[in-house]
Amino acid sequence: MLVFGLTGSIGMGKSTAANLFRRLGLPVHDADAAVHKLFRNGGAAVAPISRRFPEAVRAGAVDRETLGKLVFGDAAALKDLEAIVHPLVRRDRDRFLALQRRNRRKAAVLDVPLLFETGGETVCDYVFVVSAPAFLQRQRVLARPGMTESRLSSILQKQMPDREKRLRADIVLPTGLGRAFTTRAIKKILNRLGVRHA
Ligand SMILES: CC(C)(COP(=O)(O)OP(=O)(O)OC[C@H]1O[C@@H](n2cnc3c(N)ncnc32)[C@H](O)[C@@H]1O)[C@@H](O)C(=O)NCCC(=O)NCCS
Ligand SMILES: Nc1ncnc2c1ncn2[C@@H]1O[C@H](COP(=O)(O)OP(=O)(O)OP(=O)(O)O)[C@@H](O)[C@H]1O
Repeated sequence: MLVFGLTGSIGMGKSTAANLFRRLGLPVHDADAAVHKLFRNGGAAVAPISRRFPEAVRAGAVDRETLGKLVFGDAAALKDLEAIVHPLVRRDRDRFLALQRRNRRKAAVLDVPLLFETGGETVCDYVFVVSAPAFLQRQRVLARPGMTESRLSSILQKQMPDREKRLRADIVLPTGLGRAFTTRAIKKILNRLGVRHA
């Protein structure tokens, strides 16, 4: 089975590309959704987080806003949080991959915002990086409710630059030329790799 990694900076079109892969019939694992599940009532991250960050757990679930305030701006605290969350996300991902292998899938997609930062590319055969010109990225992100110039620049400062992601990519997926173009680019690669799709 081929494992595809899918990543990209904020607003570059990662979620859109993940949906295009889904529409083509490929199974997609969403790392962000996995974290949300881990933080919910009964989620596997709740107990270890309540030990390290007691004030961030309320009514049996992790309060993301409180946790964010505790870890963003405190490198040691963020490291502690990652040491709790990342192994649990990897476990969820590995279960997903095992299931797809059992189902004799030819390919599966891992949608991971921090793919390079967490070393996730090592389990991927090919890494796709979604990318668009910086002005489009800005336009897209600033159109979101509650987003400001200063929030955007602080997020961009924390992320690996788009240029570096593109340098590490096996395949750069353009998302600035319309959805139809991105779909065509994905289909072309899948066809070359012999992965049948819808
Ligand atoms: C601290 C948390 C609870 C804040 O949640 P919240 O919903 O308020 O913000 P959100 O998750 O949307 O993140 C806000 C911004 O910070 C960035 N960010 C999130 N985690 C990290 C991290 N570990 N390192 C660098 N940037 C990060 C995101 O990419 C995003 O741009 C959450 O981000 C978290 O649990 N992070 C640690 C786990 C992690 O590494 N997740 C990334 C996917 S595996
Ligand atoms: N392939 C594409 N073609 C045309 N427009 C696109 C494409 N991908 C994304 N967009 C536009 O960019 C916006 C942001 O895309 P999306 O939500 O997929 O980004 P993202 O990378 O998942 O963002 P984040 O990392 O912030 O969650 C979308 O609302 C859409 O309007």
